[in-house]
Amino acid sequence: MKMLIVAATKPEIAPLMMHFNLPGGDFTGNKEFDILITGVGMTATAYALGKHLSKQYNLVLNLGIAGSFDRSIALGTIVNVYEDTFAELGAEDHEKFLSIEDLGFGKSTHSAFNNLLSESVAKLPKVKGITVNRVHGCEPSISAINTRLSPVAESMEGAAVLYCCGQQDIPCLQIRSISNYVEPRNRKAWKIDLALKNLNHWAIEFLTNT
Ligand SMILES: O=C(O)c1cccc(C(=O)CC[C@H]2O[C@@H](n3cnc4c(=O)[nH]cnc43)[C@H](O)[C@@H]2O)c1
Repeated sequence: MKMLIVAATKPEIAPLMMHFNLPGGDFTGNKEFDILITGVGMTATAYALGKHLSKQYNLVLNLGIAGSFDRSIALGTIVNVYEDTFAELGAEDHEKFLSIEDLGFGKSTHSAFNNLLSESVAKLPKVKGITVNRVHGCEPSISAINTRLSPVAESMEGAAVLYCCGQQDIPCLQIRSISNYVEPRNRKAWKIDLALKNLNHWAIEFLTNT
């Protein structure tokens, strides 16, 4: 049995790949784990997982950076996103938003599930996430999503990974490093280097001891 590590972009896990001396390419790995680089967004993620996800994996580990709605979480903090919602999936009904639950078409929130007894996972803050096609970057939409879902983390892939794993009944975990706050767009304030350093440090430790 093997682990599948899923990341949207290569830079997000490049230090990990270097540490374990892995060859390049979007689907690579060693005896213990494979690595899948999906591309950014839910569609690219679902497509890549559709090609590569199988029962040979006993755990899928989604790694990446994320935005935080919660300013009490310091940039660079690693979080365990235990539940993730496709935030835009639904319909507008004038000023109201109807989720796919409201429309009767299924569910928009998906959970990570696993039976890992890992200290490096247990020590991480557990947070709720949302997954979006359009990164929030203006006050009215941030305020509306806060009122509707009170999310903590935001990514562009997380719920797609949890959904695919749920469909195949494969244990999964979404671990993200906070690179920025969700706020009116302010790219200069993003701490991507810090977030990547901490994420890869955590992941190398986890993979070495699991
Ligand atoms: O320049 C931008 O506006 C920009 C927007 C989103 C992501 C990026 C990236 O460089 C990394 C891609 C990766 O990052 C995740 N991410 C990071 N912060 C956020 C966020 O605040 N909201 C949603 N996604 C975020 C995302 O999962 C992407 O795959 C640059």
